[in-house]
Amino acid sequence: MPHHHDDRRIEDSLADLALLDLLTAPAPPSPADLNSNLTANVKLQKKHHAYKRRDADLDPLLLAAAASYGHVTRNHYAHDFFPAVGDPRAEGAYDWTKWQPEDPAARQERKPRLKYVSRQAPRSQRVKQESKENGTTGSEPLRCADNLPLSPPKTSTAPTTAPASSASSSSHLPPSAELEVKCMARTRVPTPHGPVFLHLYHNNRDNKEHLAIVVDPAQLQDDVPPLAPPIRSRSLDAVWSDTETDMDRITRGAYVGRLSPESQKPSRPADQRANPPSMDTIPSPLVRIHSECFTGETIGSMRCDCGEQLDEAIRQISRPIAIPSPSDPSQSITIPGRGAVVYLRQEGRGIGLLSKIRAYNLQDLGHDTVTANLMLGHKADERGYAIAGAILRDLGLDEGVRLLTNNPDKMQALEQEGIRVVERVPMVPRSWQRRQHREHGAELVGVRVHDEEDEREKGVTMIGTGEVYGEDLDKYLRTKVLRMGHMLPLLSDLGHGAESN
Ligand SMILES: Nc1nc2c(ncn2[C@@H]2O[C@H](COP(=O)(O)OP(=O)(O)OP(=O)(O)O)[C@@H](O)[C@H]2O)c(=O)[nH]1
Repeated sequence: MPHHHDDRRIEDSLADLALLDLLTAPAPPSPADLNSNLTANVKLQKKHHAYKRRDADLDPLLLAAAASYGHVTRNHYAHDFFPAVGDPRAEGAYDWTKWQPEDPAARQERKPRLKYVSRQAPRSQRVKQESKENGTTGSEPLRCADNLPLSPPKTSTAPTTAPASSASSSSHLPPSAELEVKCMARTRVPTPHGPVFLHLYHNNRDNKEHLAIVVDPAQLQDDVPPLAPPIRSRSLDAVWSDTETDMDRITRGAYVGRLSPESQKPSRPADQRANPPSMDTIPSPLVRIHSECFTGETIGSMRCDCGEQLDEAIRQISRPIAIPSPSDPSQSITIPGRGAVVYLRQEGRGIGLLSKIRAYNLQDLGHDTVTANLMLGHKADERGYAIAGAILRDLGLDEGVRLLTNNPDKMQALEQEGIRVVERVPMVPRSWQRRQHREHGAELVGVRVHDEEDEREKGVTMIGTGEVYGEDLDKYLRTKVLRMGHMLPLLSDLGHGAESN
């Protein structure tokens, strides 16, 4: 190669370096720089002011593209890729932490159908989630026309809206989109544990029908004055319109006492203010915030204990309460149980039934509930409790509740919503209680050992069994404790060997 040609290449690369220097320098090139230092090549560009300063020395998009193989486009940027659904031979195909690179020779032999999947949720879900967080509703909210206006102006006696300080998603809402809940109807439902009042709520945040199962049978005893204030919905008892008739009120459940052809007494908003304050000796109402689980509650799935928990919650809330007699404190009397289950329509910890079913299949490949959610592009738990807080306020249950849960997130979320949690009551799976009792002859602290005979008599879950159990369930429960921080002592920690998987 001729000598003069080599000189030319060196000159070219120096010019390139100078140009690169200028483009990545902290300040844009000055005309003086351009005139004094640059070759004709750069001077030409100066004429057009064609180059802009780059803010980052290393462009993450380019790096992501360079570091990958296979196709990575701008649309793939920000995805957190991991191998590899559809690559059955990859070790730990569904769990990137266990993934081992495959021998390149073996890779040559076959064509994997899909090399990478992203942890990022599909766009439709992200848009929905963002709009939820920003207070703009992805799905059409209930409008006033569909949902009779909350007629009483917002006063301290009708606290159906979130307080200004409420946390999480509601704090992002503009004032006009303040969270509101409204009890649309209530009715008495007899259950194996006693009568409950089922309340159906609408809200302006999502278009789901969240429920409250209120246990307060004292309200049915017209003749006995209650010792504690009845648990009633303020939005239900409010007068909804000037033209509302007594029959309208009765039909939507705004009545007192027990309905019968002979007894129909519509409630009045003022009825609540006449209520006696609760006696000091009466424990705060027992409350559970429960998330919908079709599989556990309706078809008796033993992959989780949701059906059993719902039943156990209603059972515990319905148990009569012993208190010192007001006339003779050395004697005790019993009053009917009081409390509520707020039943939130957040199936599968908020990911929905379709994703939960898909997650179950990933779990059958060996992943736990948390990893399975992440692999599908979801968070481990996508639930929110702002609506639960608003429902509890509407029921007058914000001044002190005993909360039935092992989930620290629920405790924290409710307190952020302004609900005073005076005590946490643990939810110990019935099969664990029984095994612990049989093997150690002792009750877990604070937990009554489940009485099988008693439950069988009542029928409990829809499949007529007293408890759920099995390998799937133990794995599910262990994951809650070990990965989600649930406050539940593992049986293995208590000296039981069977759960050490
Ligand atoms: N994504 C996912 N959700 C599940 C799975 N198993 C149960 N769930 C859902 O988990 C939720 C159960 O939540 P809760 O009953 O409120 O109980 P928790 O948050 O576990 O906490 P506790 O109050 O201690 O019972 C329901 O929505 C179920 O559908 C699973 O394997 N994957």
